Amino acid sequence: MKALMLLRQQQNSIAYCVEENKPCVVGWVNLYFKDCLCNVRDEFSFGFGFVSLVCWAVAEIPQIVTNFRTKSSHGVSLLFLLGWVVGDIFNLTGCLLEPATLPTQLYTAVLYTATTIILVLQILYYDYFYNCWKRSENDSGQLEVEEALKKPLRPQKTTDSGIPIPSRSSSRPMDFYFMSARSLAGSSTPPFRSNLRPIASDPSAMGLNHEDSSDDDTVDAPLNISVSQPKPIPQSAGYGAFFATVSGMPHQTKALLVGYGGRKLLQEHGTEHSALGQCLGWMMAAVYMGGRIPQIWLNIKRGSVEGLNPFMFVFALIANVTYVGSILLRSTEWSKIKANMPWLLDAVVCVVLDLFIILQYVYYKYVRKNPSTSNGREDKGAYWKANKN
Ligand SMILES: NC(=[NH2+])NCCC[C@H](N)C(=O)O
Repeated sequence: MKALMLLRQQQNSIAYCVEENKPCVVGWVNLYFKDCLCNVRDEFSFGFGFVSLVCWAVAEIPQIVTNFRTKSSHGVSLLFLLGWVVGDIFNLTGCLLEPATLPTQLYTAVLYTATTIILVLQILYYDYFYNCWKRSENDSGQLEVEEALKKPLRPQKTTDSGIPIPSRSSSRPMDFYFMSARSLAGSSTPPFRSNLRPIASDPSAMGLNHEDSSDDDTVDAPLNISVSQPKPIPQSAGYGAFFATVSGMPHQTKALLVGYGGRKLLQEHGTEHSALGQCLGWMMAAVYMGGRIPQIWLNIKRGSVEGLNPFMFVFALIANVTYVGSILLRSTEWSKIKANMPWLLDAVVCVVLDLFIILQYVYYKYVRKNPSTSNGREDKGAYWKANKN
């Protein structure tokens, strides 16, 4: 299928140069990209396409690194990335079917589909496996903390002690706890692994189900401490409906996804061929353009851009601009532009939306400091660690 497609593209490209009565001047482009450049405009078009390809190749790496450092994916909307995956599938299929597609367009599509899948897998890993594992480790760590806190810190009674320490039986037990759970809760130092638990200002939030506290209770007002730990629901768990919708898509689009036999048939009916590519192109554009909304909404909802790497959007912006440039430079013939319309419109709209997300980033990060982060509701330390350098 791929060989066939490359052959088709080479034929298209060569046919165009033959039409113009010009040879392909850049041999390696012809060899590796199956593209025939026969004038300076073509060369610029290819150059832009190549920059777009490189930008897409690296665009998701900053976010992958941020997720890796924070061991979390809380800054990026999974729905947005799933939109990319679905759009990429339409895009790839559309590219294969649309004869006006440039070879760099196709390579770019293959490349970003691969990087997006890596990013989605990483998010699923952190949302499910890593955090589940951390939580179970946390539970045992919590037990250790509880045990440690149960042990009185009373120093061994020595004969030369200047200050007599009363024996346990003669004193209220709470006197022996140099640092009670309550004082820990009041401490500005985050408790051990506290970032993995719901934060509240009372001891129960730290998972300290301690008899030492009940010792306090014998003296002070009783504290009915509930230590049931609400397990945070992974971000991705909320997307079941989305998965359900997406999983229904192949049934609706099956007729559009043609194999070799279908292609042959389509090639005999040129307009039908293009119509299928166009149809997929428009579906792709709708999914890509709509995909930015969950990310924009997530930023607004959180009032923060923590965990989001802006470079992903900076690279996407450059990639989309150069992508448009590569198409427009190749040909301003209306038939070519019309054929590439879904890709062009999508790229232009995504540039606008990415610009908006970058502005959101600047606003939340530098203009309006997030109050929820200053009171420690978000894992600020980890985020800073992720963004230092
Ligand atoms: N997985 C990807 N990076 N896909 C590329 C998406 C391209 C599309 N124009 C957008 O910016 O949304």
